[in-house]
Amino acid sequence: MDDVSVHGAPVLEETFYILSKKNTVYRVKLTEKGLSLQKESNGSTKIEIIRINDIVGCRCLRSKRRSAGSCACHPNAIRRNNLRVVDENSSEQDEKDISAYLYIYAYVLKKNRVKSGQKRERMTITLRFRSFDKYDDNMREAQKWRLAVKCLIKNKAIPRGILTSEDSQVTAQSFSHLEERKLLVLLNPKSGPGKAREIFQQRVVPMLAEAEVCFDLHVTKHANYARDFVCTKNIYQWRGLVVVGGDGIMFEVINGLFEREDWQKAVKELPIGVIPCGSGNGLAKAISYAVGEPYDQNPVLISTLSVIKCRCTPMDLVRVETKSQFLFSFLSVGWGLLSDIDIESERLRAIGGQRFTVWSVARLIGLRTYRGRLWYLPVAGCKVQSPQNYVSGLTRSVSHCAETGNKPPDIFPPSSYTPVHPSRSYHDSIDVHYRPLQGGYCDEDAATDSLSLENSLVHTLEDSGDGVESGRPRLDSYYSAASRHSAYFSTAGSEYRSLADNGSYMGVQGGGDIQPRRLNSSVRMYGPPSQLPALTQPVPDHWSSIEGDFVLVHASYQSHLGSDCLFAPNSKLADGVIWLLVIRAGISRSQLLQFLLGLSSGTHLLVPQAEMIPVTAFRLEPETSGGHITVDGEAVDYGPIQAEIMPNLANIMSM
Ligand SMILES: Nc1ncnc2c1ncn2[C@@H]1O[C@H](COP(=O)(O)OP(=O)(O)OP(=O)(O)O)[C@@H](O)[C@H]1O
Repeated sequence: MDDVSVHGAPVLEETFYILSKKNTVYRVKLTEKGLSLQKESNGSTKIEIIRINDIVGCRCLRSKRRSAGSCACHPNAIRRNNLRVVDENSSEQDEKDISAYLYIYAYVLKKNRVKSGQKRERMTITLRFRSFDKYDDNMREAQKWRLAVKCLIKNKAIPRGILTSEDSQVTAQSFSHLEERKLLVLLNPKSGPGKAREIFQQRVVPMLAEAEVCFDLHVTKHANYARDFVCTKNIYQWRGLVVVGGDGIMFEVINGLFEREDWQKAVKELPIGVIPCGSGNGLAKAISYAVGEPYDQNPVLISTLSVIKCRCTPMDLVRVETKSQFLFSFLSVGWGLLSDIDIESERLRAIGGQRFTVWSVARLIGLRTYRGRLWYLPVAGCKVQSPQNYVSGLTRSVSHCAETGNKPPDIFPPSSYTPVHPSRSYHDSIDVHYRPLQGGYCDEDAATDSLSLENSLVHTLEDSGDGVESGRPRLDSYYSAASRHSAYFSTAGSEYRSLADNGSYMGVQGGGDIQPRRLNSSVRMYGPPSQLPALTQPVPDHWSSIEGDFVLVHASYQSHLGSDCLFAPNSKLADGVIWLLVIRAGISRSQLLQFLLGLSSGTHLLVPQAEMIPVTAFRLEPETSGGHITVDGEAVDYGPIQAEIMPNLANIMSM
């Protein structure tokens, strides 16, 4: 929500009331850009805007019939002022209530009261349609709004005639052009501290339900399961791939796509999303950093919004070649200190992201250096300049590349709308309801637990006199992730393939089970051809080189290596640059400590010995044995390695 006005002619407009507040009128307008709530009360006017981009979905519901024994004195009585709603096709409808309820779900930017900056909060707007004396007529009005909102969210044309004619019916057919294929969700139950299942079930699924995003969930059974899955299945039955886990399973998915002969079609047609549940989560953070979303307050919420909005954004990949294989990397190639920390801290996986901090201290005490040679191809046209905004008061010069000026695609081109059709509604009512997502939960059962508190925060409505108790809107528990109706909650049409209680895999569709396999050099990879000489050939003469002892050589093509590691502050998702950081031997422990501490804010680049070089390709030849070389945090063969940027090769989901 913000102060900008909603431009353009309204698609729909309507007047609503809050029954408990006499002399208060809400004029609600839906336009191409958003929902405008104009509150008029005692001569003053206040406008709130909810951007279309912040709205994830909406639903039409009807009030639920009360159980026969419900009364104020009965222990199980439904509390007064507690509206219960059900799906319009439910057999539990309250026939006495002729109102139709439109629930609009949004995640709006709000000022963060605790820390500076912003955060996203869930907001539910409930519009109650009851100006007609028949439920069907009220529901028809609500459905018109629902259709218009959903078309605007998806940037699709609103079917002609629906809004212009009072007699026109919104039918299931009216929504047919909004139907989408499902998403494929690959969930690693062993990611990070092992909470991926719970996070998905409790925090992601309710948001997907609000957006009516259908998915097929597959829970991985072993390492390389996700890789084999995307490599062998007919993935075009889905419209995108969502990884619930860390950067390791994302690495598997990306490389699985390049094991396909039809890799070009796969990477073009299937955008990839990530819900961060690992210990590093560098990509999830980098995506939100690139689009300026407030990630840290609620990483899962922001990442789920990216999946729901599914704005296809190009991202560079890097083709990496070792002695025994070539592979595709989205995050980093490393040798030395940071790779040692990454690999050796694996044993502390259970403590999540803290493992990196703990192991950094250990490696700092037992500091190692490595001998080798580094060649690189600097980015053409890059000058040594003062760094951009990321560190205030920075005095040292750092090499960096001029911004490419890549402009994100405009996904909201103007579309055609039918003229506004003010309905005859008069006695409709509105409820605007914020719920801060502490911890990110948005299941309605959780809201029920804090019902009394919530009630005091929202408008308390009086009984409207038509047999409906109005008040804080609450979805029926069936819609909740924590519902007892199902162990796993799914949106309509979604399917789950998860580990059964006995540990067996409940594969249903999509072919047989996937057996574990060991990846080795015999794995056949496809992808764009390399422009570099083979590893066995000398590098071109015009490349630069450094030879000697190193503390680390670490390359990244994302801003963040982990959610708390701003490694390359100037990096963009698709800037065509590998950001190569070199620290040579000779740096003191205190400077190295300063470097490590600065990684969370990007101030590590203030350490004089940390040299950041923007390149398009590099080759590394270690001479010292016994270290680790990592690609996206995964250990690869220790030995010569080379990497080259492949601009815009993948598509990721962003807001
Ligand atoms: N069912 C499974 N059992 C064991 N390991 C698995 C399973 N599924 C995937 N894996 C492996 O787990 C590894 C780590 O997964 P993931 O990246 O999701 O978490 P993480 O390593 O904690 O996070 P990050 O990579 O962000 O640090 C991956 O390399 C993947 O091969």
